[in-house]
Amino acid sequence: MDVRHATHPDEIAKMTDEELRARFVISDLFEAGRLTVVYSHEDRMVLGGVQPVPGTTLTLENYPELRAEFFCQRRELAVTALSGSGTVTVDGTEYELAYMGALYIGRGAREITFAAATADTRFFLSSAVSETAHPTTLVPAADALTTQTGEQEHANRRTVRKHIHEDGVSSSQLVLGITAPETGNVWNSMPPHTHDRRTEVYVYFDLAENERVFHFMGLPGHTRHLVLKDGDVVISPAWSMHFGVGTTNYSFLWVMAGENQSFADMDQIAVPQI
Ligand SMILES: O=C(O)C(=O)C[C@H](O)C(=O)CO
Repeated sequence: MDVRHATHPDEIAKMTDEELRARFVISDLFEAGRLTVVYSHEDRMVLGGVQPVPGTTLTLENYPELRAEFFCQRRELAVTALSGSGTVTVDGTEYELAYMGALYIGRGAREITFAAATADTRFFLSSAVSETAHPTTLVPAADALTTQTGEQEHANRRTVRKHIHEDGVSSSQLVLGITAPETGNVWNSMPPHTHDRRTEVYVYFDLAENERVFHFMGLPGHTRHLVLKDGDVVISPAWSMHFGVGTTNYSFLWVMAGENQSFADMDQIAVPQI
């Protein structure tokens, strides 16, 4: 299991571009026939990619770094379909997971397997430490809490879908959703914000091969940028701004863990302060 250590904000000004990517970007999470996970010390999130080959299954293993009897012994897990569709089986119960849907799996689940219905199926895994066993619950895309935000004149009109959140599916720490700028809109999370109480992870997807997202991180007045492609994951420590602009529109999954689960708990940063 690849382990990413936590970062002090002073460190990023001195990092080379390669060091910045090695610390914050996960670029190789999706590979046909593989389940790959990364452990981040930022709020102890585990992030993973699963790309089963149709007709086969992949199983979530226990990893020695967790010092647990099984993966979800002390953890909750969200599985989200970024493309395609398939089946997630949790202790013998099958859940059909389709594009942009999420499955919340509570602490205590022992056997978790993945199967794809189509060759393009990619499931993203996000996990946080959990003190309580919340019920395993499927949230199809149509059941997510959906709102529109942004303005065309700022090229940031976008649909925000919340799958796991304070007023919906209950969890210990995870808050998760998917945001998609509309056609002709390219900015996300504008104006930017921080939330020193939660780490946030973005996964960019629905991005054609020759398109890119320029993702910004850092403290106000000290931004760095990362050029990301389809399927790339970026970890934002709690102190970091996290916003991006695409060469076209795209979708991104966002998932948070930390001190609270309040989506509205954000410290807004005015554009001139960036
Ligand atoms: O485009 C947006 O705005 C978002 O989707 C914001 C993210 O959900 C976020 O950063 C929440 O803290």
